[in-house]
Amino acid sequence: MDANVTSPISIDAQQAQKQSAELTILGAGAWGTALASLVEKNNHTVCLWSRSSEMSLADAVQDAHVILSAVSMKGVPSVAAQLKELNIPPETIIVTATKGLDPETTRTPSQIFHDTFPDNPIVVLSGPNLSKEIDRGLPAATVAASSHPEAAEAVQYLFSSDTFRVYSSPDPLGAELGGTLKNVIAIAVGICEGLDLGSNARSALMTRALPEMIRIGTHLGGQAETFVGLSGLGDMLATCTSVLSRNYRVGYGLAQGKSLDQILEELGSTAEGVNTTNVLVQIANREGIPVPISRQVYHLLNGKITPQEAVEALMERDLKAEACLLT
Ligand SMILES: NC(=O)C1=CN([C@@H]2O[C@H](COP(=O)(O)OP(=O)(O)OC[C@H]3O[C@@H](n4cnc5c(N)ncnc54)[C@H](OP(=O)(O)O)[C@@H]3O)[C@@H](O)[C@H]2O)C=CC1
Ligand SMILES: O=C(CO)COP(=O)(O)O
Repeated sequence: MDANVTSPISIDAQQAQKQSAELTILGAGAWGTALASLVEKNNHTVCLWSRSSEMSLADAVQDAHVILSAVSMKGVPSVAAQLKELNIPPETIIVTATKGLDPETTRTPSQIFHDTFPDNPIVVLSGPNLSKEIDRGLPAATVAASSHPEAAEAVQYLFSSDTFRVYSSPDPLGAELGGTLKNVIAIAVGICEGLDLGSNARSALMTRALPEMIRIGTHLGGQAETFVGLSGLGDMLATCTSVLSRNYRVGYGLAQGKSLDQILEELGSTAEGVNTTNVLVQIANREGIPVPISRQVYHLLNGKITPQEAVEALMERDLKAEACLLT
């Protein structure tokens, strides 16, 4: 998507504002563009940049108090590296809105930004926020999470409006992992719906997915309670129940017998759950964490089993007590 075409503000306005941009958003895809509109409606100055912008990255960020990255996961390491060359002041708040895991390092975007900018406050913005609904001005809520409470609050105030309610949280990793791991579950539920397995199956799948998300999320450093909040359960419910979710549509298409390549081509935009599934299973194998649902999605995405075989494998697992959230 071309930032110069899709930006909610004109190129001239962007260029005029670049001297005084409060917020610079990197990535003019569906989410970066929706976030830019939210901030602009709040009468804040926003500069929307993408790698195809005429404006250089240096010009785009030169006066930003807040830099928000909304590029897809595959662009995060290079964007972080390019920013590092620009001597960003340590007081600049860096916000990440990407929901993914780096295949090279298995790290999250906030961990990559923290490694690259150890002195800057890093904030994760994550929640049940399907961009097409935000674009329509429908009410939504989200979470600004940071180990720097003032930075989380600054981002909370920047984005909050009468249609977008932002909660703060002290758990950036938990918020980020909730939004990331639920994409795998959205693929699983899309498969369930594509196979027309019914409401009971969908409910069982989503309910059992939550302890799976909590198990891996807490192992990686998130706090358990964060996964039952907006950025975890909330986002899982939104994406698993909406045809607007690209990850859900990946699963739905697989259940209809389409190839992954065909589905991704038809989508024409990012479905992070595909890469996340591969990285997640790599982490689970390395750390010995049981992830039965994600593992079946992994086998299916990699052409090892059929959707029906994935369902059978889940139903035929050893019987156990339901017990607590983490079993
Ligand atoms: N859409 C949504 O509803 C929501 C999305 N998200 C998350 O936000 C992220 C972006 O999603 P979304 O905007 O929907 O995806 P899109 O496919 O619409 O846009 C992806 C963006 O990432 C940029 N990008 C990709 N690779 C690179 C790279 N190597 N260097 C620089 N920029 C790059 C693209 O730039 P270019 O156009 O130049 O290719 C584009 O701006 C994802 O992690 C997604 O999970 C989070 C909440 C809601
Ligand atoms: O993360 C999202 C909503 O919160 C967007 O979901 P999809 O990437 O599946 O469209």
